[in-house]
Amino acid sequence: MAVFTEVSLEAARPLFEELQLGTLLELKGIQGGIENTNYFATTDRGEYVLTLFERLTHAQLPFYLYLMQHLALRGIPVPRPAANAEGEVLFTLCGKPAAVANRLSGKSQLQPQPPHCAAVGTTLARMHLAGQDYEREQPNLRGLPWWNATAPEVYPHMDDSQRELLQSELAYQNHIAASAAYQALPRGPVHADLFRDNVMFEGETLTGCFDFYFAGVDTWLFDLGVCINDWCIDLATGVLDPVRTQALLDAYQAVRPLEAAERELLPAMLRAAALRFWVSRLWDFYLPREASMLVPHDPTHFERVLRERIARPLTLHTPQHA
Ligand SMILES: Nc1ncnc2c1ncn2[C@@H]1O[C@H](COP(=O)(O)OP(=O)(O)OP(=O)(O)O)[C@@H](O)[C@H]1O
Ligand SMILES: N[C@@H](CCO)C(=O)O
Repeated sequence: MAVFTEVSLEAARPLFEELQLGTLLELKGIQGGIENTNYFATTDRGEYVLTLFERLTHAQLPFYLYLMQHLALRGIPVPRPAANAEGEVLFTLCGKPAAVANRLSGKSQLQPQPPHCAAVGTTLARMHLAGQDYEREQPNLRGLPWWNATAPEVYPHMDDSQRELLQSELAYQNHIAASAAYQALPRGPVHADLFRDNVMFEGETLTGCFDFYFAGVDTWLFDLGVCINDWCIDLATGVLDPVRTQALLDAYQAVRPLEAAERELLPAMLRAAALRFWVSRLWDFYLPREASMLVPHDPTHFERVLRERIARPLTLHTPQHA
């Protein structure tokens, strides 16, 4: 279910008028997602998505919404929040922060093949470059400081071998973060959660990336690690599929070749990306927020992925054009 707040046509109509999107004809609740209330909205002008934010506040949302607008204006396939005459993209509906964006076509590809991974690599690199001149600042709120703060909360729920793994990986990542090579990594606004269920395809054509609500400023390499760890693995074992991995990396590098420091640190960032989701899933699983609507994902998946990345670090092939 993904309609936590019921919205009537009458309540939503003035917003669509203010946004000059035409007369609202239909609202249909979207049965997916666990964070927000989403509706497909049909007007006499087109198809849109109305989102009521159930977790994020008015103060937190501009970074995400204006980032989507910034990327869309630069040709990246992301939903573009509709603006009113004053350029505002964030509104209040039924007492909740709300926004309207264009509806992306296509559907998620949950069993990606090499061409899908290549499309993700291309779009990710284009997104990184397009975000370079985005002016709003917000760190990745699920980055190293959050892992350090959250780990002690989940230690009591873990067995000895899991706790040892988490402790030693955090020590490793703190050591990496302090290194000159890490400090030299290029960075900017990153999606930070571009999993299979956050991308739309029509056949092998990528039609859109959405769910920017974990975006923040971090290294581009971390974002690449997040994508590889989801798009290029065997989900049952966490093992990297070499063909899909190469397809994603080659396509990324055809747009933006990795720098020497990035090539050196990719194995470490694949570990960081696995750690990030292991910690957040442990936290969601063992310390559910009060009245949370969140159905926790399986934390052991990312424990497996992390152990696998440590046991078999990725070795990069020299790209043809390097
Ligand atoms: N702009 C869009 N165009 C087409 N479909 C969309 C769009 N935005 C959201 N959707 C659909 O709505 C569903 C839920 O959206 P989303 O994933 O953002 O939900 P959420 O509850 O905000 O987040 P989460 O994925 O973390 O649960 C998506 O799976 C997708 O099918
Ligand atoms: N992609 C995250 C969920 C938050 O969007 C996960 O798989 O843990």
